[in-house]
Amino acid sequence: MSPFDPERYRITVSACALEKDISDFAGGHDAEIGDRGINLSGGQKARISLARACYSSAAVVFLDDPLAAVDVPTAKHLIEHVFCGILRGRTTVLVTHNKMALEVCDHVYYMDKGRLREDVRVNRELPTDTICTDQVHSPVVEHLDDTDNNSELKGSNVDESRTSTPVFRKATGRSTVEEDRVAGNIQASALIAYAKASGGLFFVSFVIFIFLLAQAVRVMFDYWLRVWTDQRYHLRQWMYFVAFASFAIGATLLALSRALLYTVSAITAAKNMHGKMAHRVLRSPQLFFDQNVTGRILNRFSKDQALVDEILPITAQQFFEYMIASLGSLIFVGVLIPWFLLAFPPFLFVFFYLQRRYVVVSRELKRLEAISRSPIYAHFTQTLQGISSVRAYGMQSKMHDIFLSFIDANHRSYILFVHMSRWVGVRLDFATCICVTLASLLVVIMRNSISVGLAGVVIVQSLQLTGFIQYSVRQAAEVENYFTSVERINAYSNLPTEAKPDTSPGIIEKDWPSRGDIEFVNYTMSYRVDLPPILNEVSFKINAKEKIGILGRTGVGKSSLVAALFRMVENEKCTGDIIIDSVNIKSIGLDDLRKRLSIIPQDPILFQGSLRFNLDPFEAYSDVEINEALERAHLTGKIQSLEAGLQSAIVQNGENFSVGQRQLICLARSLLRRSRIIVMDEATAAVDGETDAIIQSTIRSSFEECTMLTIAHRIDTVIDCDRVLILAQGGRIAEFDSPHRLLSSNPEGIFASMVRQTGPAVAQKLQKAAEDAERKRIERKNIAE
Ligand SMILES: Nc1ncnc2c1ncn2[C@@H]1O[C@H](COP(=O)(O)OP(=O)(O)OP(=O)(O)O)[C@@H](O)[C@H]1O
Repeated sequence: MSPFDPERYRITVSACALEKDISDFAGGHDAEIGDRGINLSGGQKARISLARACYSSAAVVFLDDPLAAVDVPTAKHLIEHVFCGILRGRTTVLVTHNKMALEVCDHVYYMDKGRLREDVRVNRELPTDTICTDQVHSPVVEHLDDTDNNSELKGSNVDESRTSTPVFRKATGRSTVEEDRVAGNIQASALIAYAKASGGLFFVSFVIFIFLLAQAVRVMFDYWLRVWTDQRYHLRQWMYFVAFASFAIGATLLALSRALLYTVSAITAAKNMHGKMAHRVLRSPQLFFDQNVTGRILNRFSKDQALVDEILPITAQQFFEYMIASLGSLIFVGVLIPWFLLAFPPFLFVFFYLQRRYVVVSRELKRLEAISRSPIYAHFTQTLQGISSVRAYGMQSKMHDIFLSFIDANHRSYILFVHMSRWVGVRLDFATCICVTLASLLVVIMRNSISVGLAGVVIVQSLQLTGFIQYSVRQAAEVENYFTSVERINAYSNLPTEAKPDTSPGIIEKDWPSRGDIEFVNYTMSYRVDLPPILNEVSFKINAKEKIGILGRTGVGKSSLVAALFRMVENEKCTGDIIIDSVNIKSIGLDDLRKRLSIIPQDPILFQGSLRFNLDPFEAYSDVEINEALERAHLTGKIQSLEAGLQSAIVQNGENFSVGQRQLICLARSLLRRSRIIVMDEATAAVDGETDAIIQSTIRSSFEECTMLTIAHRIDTVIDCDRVLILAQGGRIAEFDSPHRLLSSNPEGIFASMVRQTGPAVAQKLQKAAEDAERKRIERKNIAE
């Protein structure tokens, strides 16, 4: 791999219009972008991927629609500085729906039903509304910052303050936090939580009692055999037999009950702990996922949970059994040869001393081992998710090396843990040997004063007892080690949650929101309390049934506005109110709020399962209704081509469908739900312009009675909206009016300039469309009045 080249990096960042974004990130160039770029906007993700391709020295570059997620001015910047600039001289294959980009291509191929139509020059054969004109090499786009001027490829002067070699700041801009780690003794709270999860303190005490009782009966069984053999109580034979049989049956039944109760309590504990952890994690606020990578969460749900499911109960059971067996053995020996017990306290002391020395270190090593396991899971998951990029950039060996370094880090604590086990094992064995040797010596010394039988019992018991005690001491230490997993699960079971899911009675009607008007009142939002606000004292009102287009430069906060509507981010720096149908959404339970709004997100999410399950997970609609929704989302052709139709399998993340198709499936899902408020976050960004136009008209008619918020980068997607809201840098609303009024009364405004930048032909079409839409709106209003 070639070494880092600061100059090449600077040029790439500038060409991909990332300087402004990076300067806004808390850690600048060192900012953590989070798991799968969770802290980035869609456009930022797209441009960072593009920058990666540009920075690489590959002679051939394949780009899969990098312009879909960016606004018009940014797209123009990328075309000018990336395709006509930094990538000039390299073979570039660009897949795009953006016709502006085609102007700068040497060859244009049109894909139709899986076939490549031969080179079609843009102006001749492509559908008519192409906007690739003389604008591609137009002067600087005014809404981009001054980075537009600094294309080194044009040889222009470079603004030093902006484009100097990036300074990498260490330890700043971290969005993830260190994994929580406790030190010292196992927390009492974890012990109590485990006991409670096992069925409650009373149940646990009862199980322990059964353990003791089973052992007592077992001891009595052994004792009675001896009594019977000696005929100690001068009873009749059948009485000895009945008592013996009772002890045998009692011991068997109690052993069975003990096993059953223990298994039930262990399974209940594992199930309850998992359930509580899953519940808390699922209800955790967005911040938790920003601060914790998926691998870390997976680690608790897999390895820690597996230890609590299987290893801990088995180890604890062995500990209980051996401890109680030691106790029983001690009592047995105490009754037979009381003086033998005198030899034990020093050995017990040695055993426990060694155990305490061992456990202090082994417990911490176990905690370290658990924490160092998380990066392995995280790296593995991320590598699999980005496997195509890893392969495309030939990063397999680098990723493999990183993986091995995480394994090494994990094994450092693991190997020490194994060494510690050997350390304590050798010493315990040694102590046991001394104990047995001393007992045997004692027997030899006292050979004239004790019977042969008793001598045998002393040797056998000393062997057995020391074995039991040694094993129970070791298992006690292991139980404590494994309890670190209980501690970790318990920590996740007590995570802070989002606001409550249900609404108090009487706050909203059953059909809320029945009108669909929305009002933001001085609303300010920050993703974290240590970050600057993304939305700044935003106030605006949307009337019921209005169709609102939301525009703004990539990364300006459009999706954040939607996140606010769904109460996805809430902290002390989120202030102000959002009112829907006269109800402040703060007073509504989150489940109620989110269930009643619909969103077609920027990253269309599909789940593994059938297509039908993805459209109708609660099986609330008939096949006819589903097919109708699919038809309106223009998916019928695709579904008909699938052998299994609605039952066709969708693989993880919906990867067997294109991004555009996934967006359309999400659209069909919303069409089925018929919510009063619908949000479309660049919902059709990945489909071609013609399909988008058809879908938009379908949406307009299907959602006529709904309030719709449409975030889009294509102006033609929102040109017939009732009003467009322009978000500007700093989280402010720059413009908010009907497209026609914005174009006619504010020709120097941002919206008008965005329209202008699409080129004269398209701008004219857009102006006409805005005018037509305005006229129809007035006509509709007049008819209504
Ligand atoms: N979870 C997060 N934590 C911290 N910052 C975030 C988080 N999500 C987004 N941001 C930041 O908030 C800003 C606004 O992001 P948002 O997704 O709202 O932008 P957008 O206008 O929708 O952009 P795009 O058009 O590219 O999708 C961006 O600078 C982004 O880096």
